[in-house]
Amino acid sequence: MANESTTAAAGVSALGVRRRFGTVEAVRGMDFTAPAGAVTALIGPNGSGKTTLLLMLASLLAPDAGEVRIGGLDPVTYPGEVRRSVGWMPDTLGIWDSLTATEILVTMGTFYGMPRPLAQSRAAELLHTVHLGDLADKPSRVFSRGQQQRLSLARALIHDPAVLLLDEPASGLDPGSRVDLRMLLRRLADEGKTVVVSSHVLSELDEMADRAVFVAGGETVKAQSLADAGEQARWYTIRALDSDLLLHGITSAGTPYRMQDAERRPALQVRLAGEDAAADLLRSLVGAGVAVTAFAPAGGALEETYMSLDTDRR
Ligand SMILES: Nc1ncnc2c1ncn2[C@@H]1O[C@H](COP(=O)(O)OP(=O)(O)OP(=O)(O)O)[C@@H](O)[C@H]1O
Repeated sequence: MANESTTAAAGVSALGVRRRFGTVEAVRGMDFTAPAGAVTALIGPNGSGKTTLLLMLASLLAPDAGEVRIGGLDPVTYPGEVRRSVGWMPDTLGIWDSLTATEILVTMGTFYGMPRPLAQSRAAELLHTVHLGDLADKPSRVFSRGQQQRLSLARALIHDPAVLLLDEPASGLDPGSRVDLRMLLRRLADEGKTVVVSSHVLSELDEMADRAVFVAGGETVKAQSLADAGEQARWYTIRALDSDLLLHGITSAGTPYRMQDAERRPALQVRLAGEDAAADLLRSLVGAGVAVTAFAPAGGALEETYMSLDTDRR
């Protein structure tokens, strides 16, 4: 991950942004930073203001108050430059369902000022990247939901933007396509691009993101690096061939525990301060002759943070 202080100007930021729709204050004083060279996850419950924030970062929606900077530029003062530097992937493909995949990408490329031959070669390259080469000449209305998502991703990338904003990019994707998406976003971040991803699938973000910003009720509630999230205290699930022996081993180690609810196979959960504590406990259980069959964090690091924030659903 790139150094945040040197890359902040190249990334995106929002300071104290607000946006109201009638009586609903969708975003109320949000602060958000996504440095270049990293994947930043935007996490929050339904209705917490993620899409509204992303639309403001994409300069498709003006904030009522506060400031947005894209690569150091104010979208209000430099709308053209900012639009050209941002790739936006909404959660639905939306428009142009009678055009073919290639036509959509080439049209979009020319909107961004790309010469047609360049847009055509870039379109072919991107359709190959998102595994839609075989459907290049089919109208997008025949595409499945997952295929539309992949086309939407290609569309966001057509002009090789420095900043990529993706709203729920993995929804509708099959497991193989999710892995492809993760690897692609990782590569783009490693090339120095700013990548912001909103998603509810926290396990996926655990694998893909360098840092996470948690929002609730239109406000930022926490920002955390994945390294810090991995270090925090969390629940581990433990199983053994002999559950009584496991319970004895846990109580003799003095570790607080809980029984996992109504499971097909009995398991204990223990709360441990970090990976060192986990390694110590596993060593002591095995040393005491407990035949441990499973020993792993009960949930992902981001899920642990999310649940601890006790955010409201609206
Ligand atoms: N165009 C609009 N008109 C009226 N209310 C809106 C509009 N857009 C968003 N809202 C409201 O603003 C709040 C935030 O919506 P937003 O779509 O930003 O949330 P979100 O975090 O992206 O939610 P989800 O996880 O469900 O996609 C919600 O209460 C929503 O109903």
